[in-house]
Amino acid sequence: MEYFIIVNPTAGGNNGRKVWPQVEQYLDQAAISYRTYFTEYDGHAVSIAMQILNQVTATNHPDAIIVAAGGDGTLHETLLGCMRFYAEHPLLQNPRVPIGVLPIGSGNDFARGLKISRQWQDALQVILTTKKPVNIEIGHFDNHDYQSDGYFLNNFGIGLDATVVHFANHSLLKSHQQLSGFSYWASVRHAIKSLKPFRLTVSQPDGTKITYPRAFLATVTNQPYFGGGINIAPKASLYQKQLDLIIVEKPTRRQIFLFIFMLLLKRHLKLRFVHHFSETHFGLDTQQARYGQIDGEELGDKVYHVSYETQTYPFWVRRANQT
Ligand SMILES: Nc1ncnc2c1ncn2[C@@H]1O[C@H](COP(=O)(O)OP(=O)(O)OP(=O)(O)O)[C@@H](O)[C@H]1O
Repeated sequence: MEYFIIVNPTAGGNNGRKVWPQVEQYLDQAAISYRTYFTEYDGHAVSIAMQILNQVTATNHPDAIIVAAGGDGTLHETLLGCMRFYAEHPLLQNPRVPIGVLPIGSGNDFARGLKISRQWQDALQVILTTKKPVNIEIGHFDNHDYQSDGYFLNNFGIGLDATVVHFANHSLLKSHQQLSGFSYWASVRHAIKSLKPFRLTVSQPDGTKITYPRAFLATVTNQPYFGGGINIAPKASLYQKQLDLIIVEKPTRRQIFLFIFMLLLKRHLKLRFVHHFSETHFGLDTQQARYGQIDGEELGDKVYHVSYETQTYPFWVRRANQT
């Protein structure tokens, strides 16, 4: 095997910078064949992944694995680069180069969904000992307003989760390692207080439409976790074509506490102001502009007319047991 490793040194509050020399030392001592590519700016992993695939396919390299060493953002960009490359070179996609996961970011929700350890030593062992790729169902969306499409490994959220991402990203405490946890919870509080409910319509595969006039959170999720380990969709699976949609209507103060309590018991989907769908494809339309997020990256403050489904991509991981 030859590993093409995309390293985000800033992932996990600069954890990448600290961990990488240790990973490198281990790989060198074990005489593993690898190449390293450091990301230098937001979005860089997309072009790096495309560049790697160009190189690998030009040299007919059968044993190449692309490894994303970072958080969910780095992994998302890596996947995007691979998807773009194969969309531009459809004749080269059989077989596609698999993606390995070295979770050294902050949230690492995709790794949680795959039950990959967030200890780099253990995650690296999985990469080095895996023998064949596993097909993972990743989220794909079409944005009808902008005639654009995209992918998500974890979730596409509108409303509360995206507002939290927005406030957290713009907090002055974000890059402070000790205070970043505090900054996150301060953003949650700020988002709950300031977010206005919005009108949301769900279009189901059989054509049925359901409208929620006071939606507060709408998250399409591909796997159980979001927001750095919150088990929002306990039954969601990365191996099935169903996507889970969780809608929370604007809760009262009492309902917020009830929701958190039930979330801890994994029984929140039974609450009357929470709605759960599990479908292979569906659409979401909003009427008012609200923040959106994809895999923890900001989408901006927009109105959405989006449809969702899954597509398959091979990952260099071991298939986790279903919960
Ligand atoms: N050299 C760099 N300088 C600044 N930002 C970078 C650099 N390289 C990558 N980035 C950006 O860093 C952002 C965060 O990366 P990533 O999501 O991997 O880590 P994280 O936020 O710590 O983890 P998680 O998303 O799992 O919580 C990404 O949007 C990425 O584009």
